[in-house]
Amino acid sequence: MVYFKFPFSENICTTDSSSTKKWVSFFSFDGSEILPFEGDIKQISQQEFLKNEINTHFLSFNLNGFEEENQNDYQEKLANVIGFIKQNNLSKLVISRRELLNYNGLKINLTQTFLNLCKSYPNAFVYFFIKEGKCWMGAFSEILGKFNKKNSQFETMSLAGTISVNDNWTKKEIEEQKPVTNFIRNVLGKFSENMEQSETYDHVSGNIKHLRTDFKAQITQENLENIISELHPTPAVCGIPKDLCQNAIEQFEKYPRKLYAGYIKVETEEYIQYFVNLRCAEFFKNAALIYVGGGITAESSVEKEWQETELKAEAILKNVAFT
Ligand SMILES: C=C(O[C@@H]1C=C(C(=O)O)C=C[C@H]1O)C(=O)O
Repeated sequence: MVYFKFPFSENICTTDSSSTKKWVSFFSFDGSEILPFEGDIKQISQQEFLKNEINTHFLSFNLNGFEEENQNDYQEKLANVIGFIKQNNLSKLVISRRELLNYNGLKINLTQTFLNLCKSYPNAFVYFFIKEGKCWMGAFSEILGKFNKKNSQFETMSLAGTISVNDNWTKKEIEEQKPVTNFIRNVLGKFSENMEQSETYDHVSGNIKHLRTDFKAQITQENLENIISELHPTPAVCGIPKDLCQNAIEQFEKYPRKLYAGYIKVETEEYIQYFVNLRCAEFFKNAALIYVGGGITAESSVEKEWQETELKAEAILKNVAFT
């Protein structure tokens, strides 16, 4: 089963298994896995959603033998990443880690956690699913693409650079967001002759903010899937050149990202939308893994990058409801 909420909406949606059409699918970061949910999208009331509490005791698998990277390990790794960035003259490389949430014998009320995320992030796409023993939940507002079926307008955004809501932007974040914007402009330019680009502005997400530039372009529907596969993974979650950066990510991270930094495709009557799967966690019977990362540049401070991942993990952690 899958539950989700669209940005700026309060309605909880699910899929109705009476149809075999697949309107909701999760794509892994490396493209090797697609998790489709069959059925038409339907709205359900909060009462109906809350009727059956779903908690982590219902899950099939325990997390065993997981060794969490501590601050020192992570910072050491990032120092090597910065060396690699300089050596290869990269504008940025996005590196992540997995933060462990041990339940210490308690259980998590997943239904309530989902509702807390919906309330904390009104502008986010929030989802929660259990399928084939896998359980993931996430809440973020980055769009890889939004296609309007009626007028063939395609929208996307360049979102990067992270600081606490009360801090001021520095050169590091401003420089870090530019390659994302340039990359998106180049890809869209191949498919559209009338593209609009907005000013760059602040995008607030709970306790942190990012730099954001919006794009709008007229495209043809036949090109939609090509555009998405050229865009994904954008330098907001990977780096450029794509292949070199994807390889470097595999070498440095040493674990598969699975659905983290992948995307979720949701098709409705009017739109086909693709949401970037960030600020997300994978839940097990005894513990959860929160996936968090950030764009590393030659100017990065390893300590600040660690703090950034702590802030991002906090976005999920403070919404977790134990029972
Ligand atoms: C990689 C993540 O977030 C992405 C990276 C950002 C950054 O490097 O500043 C900001 C927003 C997201 O596009 C994450 O949340 O794990």
